Amino acid sequence: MNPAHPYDALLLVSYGGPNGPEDVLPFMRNATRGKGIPDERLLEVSGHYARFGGVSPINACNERLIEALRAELAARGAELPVVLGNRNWHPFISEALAELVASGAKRILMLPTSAYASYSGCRQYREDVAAALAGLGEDADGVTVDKTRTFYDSPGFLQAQVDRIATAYRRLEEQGRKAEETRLLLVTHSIPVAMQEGSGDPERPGSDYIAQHLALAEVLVPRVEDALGVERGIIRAELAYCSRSGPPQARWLEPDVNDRLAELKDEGVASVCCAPIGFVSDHMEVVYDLDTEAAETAEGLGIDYVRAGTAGTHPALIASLVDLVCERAARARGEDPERPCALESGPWHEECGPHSCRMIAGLDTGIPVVAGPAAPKNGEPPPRHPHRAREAQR
Ligand SMILES: CC1=C(CCC(=O)O)c2cc3nc(cc4[nH]c(cc5[nH]c(cc1n2)c(C)c5CCC(=O)O)c(CCC(=O)O)c4C)C(CCC(=O)O)=C3C
Ligand SMILES: [Fe+2]
Repeated sequence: MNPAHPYDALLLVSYGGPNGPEDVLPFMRNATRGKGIPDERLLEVSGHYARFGGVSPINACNERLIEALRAELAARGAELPVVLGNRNWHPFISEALAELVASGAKRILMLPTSAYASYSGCRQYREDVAAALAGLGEDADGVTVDKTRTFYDSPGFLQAQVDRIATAYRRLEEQGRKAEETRLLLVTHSIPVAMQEGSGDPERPGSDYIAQHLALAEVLVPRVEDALGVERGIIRAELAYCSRSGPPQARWLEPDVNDRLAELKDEGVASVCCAPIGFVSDHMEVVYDLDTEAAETAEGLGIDYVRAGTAGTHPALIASLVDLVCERAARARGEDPERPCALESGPWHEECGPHSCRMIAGLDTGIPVVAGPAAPKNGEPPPRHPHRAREAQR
């Protein structure tokens, strides 16, 4: 039996990035269009890409991810093509869908490369796909697109983080830095506070973006301690954010990783492990914001700094992602499959609710989506998640 039945294709949806210097400006225009991002920030981030020859690492990362997914799907007897569609650069989601539809695909499953559920990592992809289908007109008649369950809570994502962080701690130990003196900064992408308050499912308390990270951290840190063979409770960990964008007057999640490094220095911390748990692979945020900028900040402060690897194509992650594909397929067949989850919060919901992962808390835009019901524009206002700044320290 084909465990991916009834799906005809798996569409990996991702952010996209430039493949050369001439792509940088048009990519940045796509990424910032309608987002109120000042030109200054656009130029600054363009400069980050320029330092890497105008080539984003994300495209090669996604190619490796697709290869690994194809191999694991084939090993399980799942017969379906895997294609990439990006929000902001070629191959665009619209291009990938046009190709799939032309080849006769009717039931498509999408898998976002974002581990956590917020507007940027969840609903916006559902809107992108709906817009792309609309753009195909009659050709897309009878085509449906479903979505896999969010994967930050999967056993494989957790396992990958544990392995990468334990490896980083061992590197610091070789430099004479003990686990108990090394602060663990769990770094994720900052988002606007209004996006945080609208993230996850507002009908489900504790499902917001910050809470998702905290739920992972709660299970992750003891597992790292076990992996290192140190006493439980000695690793101090906290959330920090990178890649703040938007106009200066907008509120975004804090503390920024660089600001936090300076504070830690004042607190007498001399050794830090940065673990980019918010990024599935070595995106520009990782190779620039952490490996370049935060590493320089740490050096200037005289802090020993190690960056843990990203999950990338860790076999445990690949296994969990394919589990999620097969789980969604089983549900589409009307079965009631197991729903593996590594966290105490329990597995993420199957289908997004009408108000889930809004761009701005309290605002239903009425923009069409796939893979779940759309709330009408300015429907009734469901509750907001709190913005629990800096609660993440332990
Ligand atoms: C939560 C989140 C993830 C993590 C989840 C996931 O992994 O998907 C993520 C990933 C990514 N973000 C990326 C790049 C950019 N993000 C930007 C801007 C923004 N990101 C936001 C959020 C997120 N972004 C937000 C709220 C904005 C403001 C504008 C808007 O609301 O959209 C901008 C504009 C310039 C700037 O202001 O920085 C760029 C260029 C790349 C590609 C990197 C590469 O090339 O390797 C990746 C993977
Ligand atoms: Fe981003």
